[in-house]
Amino acid sequence: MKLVAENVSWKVQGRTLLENVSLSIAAGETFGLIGPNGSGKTTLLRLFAGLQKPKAGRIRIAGQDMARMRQRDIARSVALVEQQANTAERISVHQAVSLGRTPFLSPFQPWSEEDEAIVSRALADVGMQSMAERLWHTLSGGERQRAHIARALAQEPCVLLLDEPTNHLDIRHQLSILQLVRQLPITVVIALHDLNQAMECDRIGVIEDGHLVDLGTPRQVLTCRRLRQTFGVHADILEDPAGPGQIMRFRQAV
Ligand SMILES: Nc1ncnc2c1ncn2[C@@H]1O[C@H](COP(=O)(O)OP(=O)(O)OP(=O)(O)O)[C@@H](O)[C@H]1O
Repeated sequence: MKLVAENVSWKVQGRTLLENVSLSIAAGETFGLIGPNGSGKTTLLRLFAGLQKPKAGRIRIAGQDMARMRQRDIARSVALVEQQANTAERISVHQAVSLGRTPFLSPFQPWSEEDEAIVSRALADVGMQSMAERLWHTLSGGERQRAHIARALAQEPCVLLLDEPTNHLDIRHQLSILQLVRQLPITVVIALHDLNQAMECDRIGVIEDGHLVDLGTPRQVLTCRRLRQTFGVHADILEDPAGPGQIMRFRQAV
């Protein structure tokens, strides 16, 4: 599903956190959002998830104005994995992931074998089948993060929004989650701090102080000039000897 922000602004307590952001993300695209701490990435993801309504402008999903959609219909299309999501402590991993099916259940459509199969597949996708019966409070930070991603996958969304999904993960799970996400035939928007990981996205948007200041392919956007301007670092950009990509190494700008 195509996801569009049209001149979107968001303010809180008189402070503008996003201003006039316009962005069109194609169906099936993996789109990276990068920017310094506090620049507005999470705020934009929450607007895309319909958790907050823009103070000005519009978010459209598959052409529909999100402000006019019912919350349940949004939840059937869009899944968000937040940075610090809370989950009731006393539930099992399986129960937590099953919550992803909630938007599809009703008295006329109770829990079915198909729901069970979707939950099992989501657990398998993040390598957590063997932990399905573990209680939430016994999980490590990275295991919780993988379970949150499984809950989002169980929603079978058309748009998946991920806020720094790899920040608690060991390197093997970072790579497997990113590979999984890239292979999904859905629209993915992913806020990332690791710029080498951002290189793997189809396109990248740079948010700086609530403004979208750059947009393009990783090669177009991740230039020495941009990295100095936005992050205040010096970057060495090297051709990857193992493939067609590039590798970045950073130093403090003097
Ligand atoms: N409810 C709120 N009230 C006041 N300020 C807020 C609120 N929510 C966010 N902010 C502020 O808005 C700015 C943008 O926050 P946001 O979480 O979108 O940044 P971010 O780019 O995701 O940052 P990070 O990389 O640190 O996760 C920050 O300065 C933050 O402190």
